[in-house]
Amino acid sequence: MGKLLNYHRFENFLEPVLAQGLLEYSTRNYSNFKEATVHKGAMNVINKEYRRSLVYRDLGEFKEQIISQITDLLPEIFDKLKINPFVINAFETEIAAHGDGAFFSEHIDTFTGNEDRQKARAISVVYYFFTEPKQFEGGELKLIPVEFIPGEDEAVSLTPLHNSLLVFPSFAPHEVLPIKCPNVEFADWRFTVNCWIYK
Ligand SMILES: O=C(O)CCC(=O)C(=O)O
Ligand SMILES: [Fe+2]
Repeated sequence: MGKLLNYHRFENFLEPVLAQGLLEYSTRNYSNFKEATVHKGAMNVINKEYRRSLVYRDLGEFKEQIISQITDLLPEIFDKLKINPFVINAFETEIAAHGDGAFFSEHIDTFTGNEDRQKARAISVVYYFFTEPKQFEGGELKLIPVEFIPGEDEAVSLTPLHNSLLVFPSFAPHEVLPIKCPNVEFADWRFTVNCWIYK
């Protein structure tokens, strides 16, 4: 038991036509998606016991738009997370696709190795988008209380909402619960843009 760190969800993040465009862009790029990796020491490795999903690191024309909209929201993000505003060092982005049987076990997003102390992920931003009506079950983002702050908080499981943006501190433990969507097309998977704000 411990304390659940602040998180916040922004709904209707992109103009609907952009959300649709991003879904079409992602679907079109199916063959460019690769097995997601996890950090092991200073290396990135595929570990299907730990994380199962596909990732494509090129957001194409959507990258600039999404980063600019997140930048506009920064004052509100700092405020909702109760984080002292800092100067942004970088944004990192990728598209992730979760199909049947995909998941991501409990982890934190900060690099725990000390390979690059100059750069640190501070805020995790997850933009959810998918075909409606939703064709998958599960895939909730479970946020887990941190044990180093005393408290009696319970974990929360957040159901993905199309066209919403979830923000939380990158050191908050979290996991993606297993997705169920047997026999659905790639276009009907659970898609996200993962964005990390570096300080
Ligand atoms: O897909 C999600 O809801 C979160 C993904 C995540 O935790 C990550 O990519 O580090
Ligand atoms: Fe994560």
